[in-house]
Amino acid sequence: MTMAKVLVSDPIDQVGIDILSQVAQVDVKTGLPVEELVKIIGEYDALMLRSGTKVTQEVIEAGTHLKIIGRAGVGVDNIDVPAATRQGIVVVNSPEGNTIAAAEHALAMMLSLSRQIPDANQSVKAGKWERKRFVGAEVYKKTLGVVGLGKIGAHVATVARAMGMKILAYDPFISTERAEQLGCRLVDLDLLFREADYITLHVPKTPETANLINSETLAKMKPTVRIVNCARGGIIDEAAIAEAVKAGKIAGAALDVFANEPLGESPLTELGTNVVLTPHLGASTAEAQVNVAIDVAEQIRDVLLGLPARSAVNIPGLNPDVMEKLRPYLQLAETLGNMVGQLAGGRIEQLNISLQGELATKDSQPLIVGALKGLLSQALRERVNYVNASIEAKERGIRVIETRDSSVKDYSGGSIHLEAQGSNGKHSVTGALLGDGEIRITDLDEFPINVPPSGYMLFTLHQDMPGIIGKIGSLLGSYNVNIASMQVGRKIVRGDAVMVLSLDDPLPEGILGEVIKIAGITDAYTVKLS
Ligand SMILES: NC(=O)C1=CN([C@@H]2O[C@H](COP(=O)(O)OP(=O)(O)OC[C@H]3O[C@@H](n4cnc5c(N)ncnc54)[C@H](O)[C@@H]3O)[C@@H](O)[C@H]2O)C=CC1
Ligand SMILES: O=C(O)C(=O)COP(=O)(O)O
Repeated sequence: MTMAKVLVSDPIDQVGIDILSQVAQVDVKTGLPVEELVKIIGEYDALMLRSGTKVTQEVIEAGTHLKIIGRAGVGVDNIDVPAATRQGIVVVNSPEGNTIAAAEHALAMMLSLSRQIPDANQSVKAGKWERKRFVGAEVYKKTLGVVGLGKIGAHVATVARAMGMKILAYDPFISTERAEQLGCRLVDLDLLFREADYITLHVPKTPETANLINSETLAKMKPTVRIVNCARGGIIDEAAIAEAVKAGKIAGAALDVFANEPLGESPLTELGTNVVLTPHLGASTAEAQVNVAIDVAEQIRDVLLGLPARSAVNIPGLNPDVMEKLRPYLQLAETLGNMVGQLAGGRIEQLNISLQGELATKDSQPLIVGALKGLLSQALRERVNYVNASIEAKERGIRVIETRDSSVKDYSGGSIHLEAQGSNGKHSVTGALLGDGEIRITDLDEFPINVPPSGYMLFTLHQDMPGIIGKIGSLLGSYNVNIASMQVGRKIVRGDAVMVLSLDDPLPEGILGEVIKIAGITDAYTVKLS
């Protein structure tokens, strides 16, 4: 087996490289222009980066062997995640590895700005002693407005409260209870803008947060307000904030992140002591860099070994804990999806998934993804995986209807019933796990059966009458197809019935047509599971 190859395209702590080297050949090539990256990415199974690399759609399309993109940090806005998802590439990050570093940088920026430390430092180093020039402001008893009360915002709020600040927070996705726990008052953005003496941003850059601070919102603020942004460039309109500082409409700004990085020419660099700028240093502590490198390198290693990643941003709900608990049921859902996809045939319009018994009380999302992965595996083969199954199904116009019935108690762990409408009509299959975790197909097209799935299966729909089993047996025998097991499911004697045959060999071309010609057989289907 050839060794996997990982490209590291931004500076990463050595501890991460060492972890990757356990399973892969690691090439560290930082500062590559996009064209260069596009040229070489096809050779790699994994890409590890920070905010310096732009992973555009073009890069992803050229990354034909990529299985995983690992962001050694939080923000994935430099990665075209939808393009990666479509291509079945897992994108992972380190959601907590640099929380403290970023929070402490925001606090440092707030205090630096208040006490003009960067300029005072420069002045002393220039041989001056300007005590009157650098008179600052205290944060004690001032109001801090925290926009985004997630991991970083929460730590900033906690420390700021210990410094005697009053905290207002705006975050539409955080409960009042959580805000109260952190000693923050949840308010609307307008009130936060009007009342805060300091504003610190801790939101991702999204269409809702882009240009959140602009000339209009700046006009609502106190002239004494100081604004800190250690979240993402583009959340602040840089020209507008430079203008507001220059005109004395606000007291100052401390910015770590910019719409375009490196910053280059900007009106911000021309401003004086009330503007503090750092070159995206929020995550740059020794501790954070070790944390994120270990966190992401371990995930890349795991995915290259075929294991799940713990912080995938594009496989919601499928972390290793969930995977571990659900693994046998994921396999069941996938097998049933694969079977029903082949039975229904071709263009599937709708998949009904019913979770029965114990499973009706569980998170259904992973099982739905598993069923869709199985359903699409005939069409997409190894191209479909847990990352892109939902999006591929959606793009093919497959509607998914989910129902739950906890009253079905046939199997202790519960069962999964799938029904699909395709070019062969409507077909259904139900399955469960036995005590030892083995899969059993328990129902086919509403006929009760009890068979394990096997590599090659033949299903017939027929009239329950003497002679049919013998005829099928001799037909298959004449083609040298060995029958491993056979079972008939029927609701009433001599009524409609199904026959399930597990075969040791694939059915040769054309034999299905002959099966259907046998008197009493109304339909026949093959299913291949491998
Ligand atoms: N400067 C740097 O080097 C670093 C920057 N960051 C950035 O800091 C930001 C925050 O990171 P975390 O706290 O780890 O993320 P998080 O996901 O824990 O918190 C983000 C919070 O923003 C909230 N939010 C989302 N949309 C919002 C909206 N429209 N209005 C108000 N709140 C909204 C969410 O509910 C969530 O609570 C991210 O943009 C991340 O990329 C993170 C680490 C280092
Ligand atoms: O983690 C984040 O979101 C950051 O912004 C840190 O960026 P970096 O890894 O220092 O390039």
